[in-house]
Amino acid sequence: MSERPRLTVLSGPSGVGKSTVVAHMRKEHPDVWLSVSATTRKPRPGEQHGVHYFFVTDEEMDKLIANGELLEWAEFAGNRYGTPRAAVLERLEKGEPVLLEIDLQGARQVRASMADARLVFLAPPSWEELVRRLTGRGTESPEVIERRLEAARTELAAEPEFDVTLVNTSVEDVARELLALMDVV
Ligand SMILES: Nc1nc2c(ncn2[C@@H]2O[C@H](COP(=O)(O)OP(=O)(O)O)[C@@H](O)[C@H]2O)c(=O)[nH]1
Ligand SMILES: Nc1ncnc2c1ncn2[C@@H]1O[C@H](COP(=O)(O)OP(=O)(O)O)[C@@H](O)[C@H]1O
Repeated sequence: MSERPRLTVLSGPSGVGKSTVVAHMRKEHPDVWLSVSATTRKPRPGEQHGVHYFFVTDEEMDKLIANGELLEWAEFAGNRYGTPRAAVLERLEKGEPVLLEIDLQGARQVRASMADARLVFLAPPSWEELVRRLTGRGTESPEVIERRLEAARTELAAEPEFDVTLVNTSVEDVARELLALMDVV
């Protein structure tokens, strides 16, 4: 166990498997706390307000930003996403590990404001497999998939900025490695 739990940031291109890995981790360790982001994106079928995201209007997002309530925020593929600051700081003050699942721009902001944060990059086994996963998920239109793949090229190129890279070949292996990085096991 390290002296002070660090903030862990998990980033990686859309469709690489971030949500799947986090869900697997939390099934085994329900105590692992994941920050719930605010987003202007519309919910996908099955997504619940306050569980997967806080789904907010553009006006509500404007207010969160103006009031300094977000630790970081970014526009990704036409929607805005941000991490509520208070909940994260509360957990860290209590000495509990904190996990953020955010995009590259958000990861860079966290790096700038919290020097001891650990940045983890989740990489696909190959470009073809990333396309397959993003398309296979079936939650986005072809236009949105195209936009996300465009963002993915930029994100993949930024991998060297991260402290650790995990390749998502096996969800179980990546979840175990992430838990170990967070000192949970
Ligand atoms: N900067 C930032 N990015 C976020 C936040 N929440 C989610 N994201 C990222 O926004 C991107 C799109 O998320 P989403 O629409 O849920 O699609 P998915 O990750 O492909 O399932 C992903 O890269 C997320 O990691 C946040 O609070 N801040
Ligand atoms: N290791 C893996 N092997 C095969 N398919 C995977 C793996 N990890 C995730 N997937 C699949 O890839 C798709 C995208 O995963 P998801 O967790 O939604 O990605 P992200 O949250 O990074 O956008 C989903 O259909 C998921 O079931």
